[in-house]
Amino acid sequence: MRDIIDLDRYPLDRPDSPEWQALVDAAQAELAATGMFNLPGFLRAEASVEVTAALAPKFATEAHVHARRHNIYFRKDIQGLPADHTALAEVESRNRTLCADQIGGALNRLYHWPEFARFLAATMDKPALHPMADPLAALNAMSYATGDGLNWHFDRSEFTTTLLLQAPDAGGLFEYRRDLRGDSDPNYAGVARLLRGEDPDLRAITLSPGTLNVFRGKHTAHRVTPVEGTTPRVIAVFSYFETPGVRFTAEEQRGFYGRAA
Ligand SMILES: O=C(O)CCC(=O)C(=O)O
Ligand SMILES: [Fe+2]
Repeated sequence: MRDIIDLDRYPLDRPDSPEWQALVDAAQAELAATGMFNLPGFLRAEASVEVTAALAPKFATEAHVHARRHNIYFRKDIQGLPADHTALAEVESRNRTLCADQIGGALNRLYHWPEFARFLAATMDKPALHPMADPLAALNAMSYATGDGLNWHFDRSEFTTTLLLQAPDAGGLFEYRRDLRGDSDPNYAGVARLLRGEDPDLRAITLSPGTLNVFRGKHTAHRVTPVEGTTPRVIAVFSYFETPGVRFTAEEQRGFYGRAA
């Protein structure tokens, strides 16, 4: 892993060492304070460039053009919510998406590296995390060209782990609103307020290439603003769950990836 990850700065290969524990503690503190944590320079600069170059022809020829109107839930209707409620307002997204069965190399190696899951589990205070059994959703790479974005949504998994591979010239900001909902409180009024552009607790970050970003995607509303300029924003998304064997439904697979597998 040393060839792609900066293990001197981030000693994921030495679980339970004092340095590893200090990193976990720092990540937990940042997560508690801001709803996310970032590890800048996690992926070595050369690796970011190499992985981006290897993915480019795949994005051009075999990626799913994920372009659709959707609501923040990525679900047609929500029980108990009238169809005309502002929380169900539709927004538009567009990017190119590659799935786990199309991504090999360093990203696949990292996804299946047990020490990566072990570290992430520790930061999230979980006994263990497991790769998904879904041949499409487990690992994704997205490319956002000019005008592309990923509009407001909540994720399926509690935590979301991303790794920026290439930054755009401008735009492509990651905007988020932490704790907008909870397991027992859907907070539809708060969701509607966010979608009306009236939430004062909205935050934005610009990621730099190589930065590992972890956030509470299930309860944090988030979006990627439209990319500007000619350099695509390229990012990898790793999905782990507390239980092994998790898969999307065939309907979810078709919605996100245009096919079922
Ligand atoms: O591109 C990003 O920064 C976020 C991606 C994301 O939110 C997702 O894949 O669910
Ligand atoms: Fe997301």
